[in-house]
Amino acid sequence: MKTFEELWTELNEKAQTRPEGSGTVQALDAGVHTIGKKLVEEAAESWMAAEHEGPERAAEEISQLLYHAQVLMIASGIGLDDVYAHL
Ligand SMILES: N=c1c2ncn([C@@H]3O[C@H](COP(=O)(O)OP(=O)(O)OP(=O)(O)O)[C@@H](O)[C@H]3O)c2ncn1[C@@H]1O[C@H](COP(=O)(O)O)[C@@H](O)[C@H]1O
Repeated sequence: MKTFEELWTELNEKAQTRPEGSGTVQALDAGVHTIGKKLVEEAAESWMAAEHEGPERAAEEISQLLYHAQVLMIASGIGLDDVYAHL
């Protein structure tokens, strides 16, 4: 198990060190358009899971939504504080 902030630290490290086999590096190389499409897909899957599949499946989809949101932030040069400033 990891927290939102721990995942953020891990993904930024991956973006810096670019280890072989990292899906995050692959997504960053694909670019904002591709990452954005994935984010929307995960948002839809989160919605469907919450409405039809129960809280456990919804939590799983929402974790993927948060992952792709973080990847989009990194690809766009947005930091946590930039987002937190709007909460
Ligand atoms: N938490 C996640 C995470 N959540 C979602 N995903 C990606 O999102 C995809 C979810 O896709 P779906 O379930 O919708 O299935 P899919 O559409 O068949 O998947 P794809 O064909 O699109 O890959 C997964 O295949 C992963 O590519 C994640 N990829 C990585 N992480 C974590 O990020 C960290 C870094 O990962 P790497 O960069 O791969 O080392 C690790 O701690 C991972 O656990």
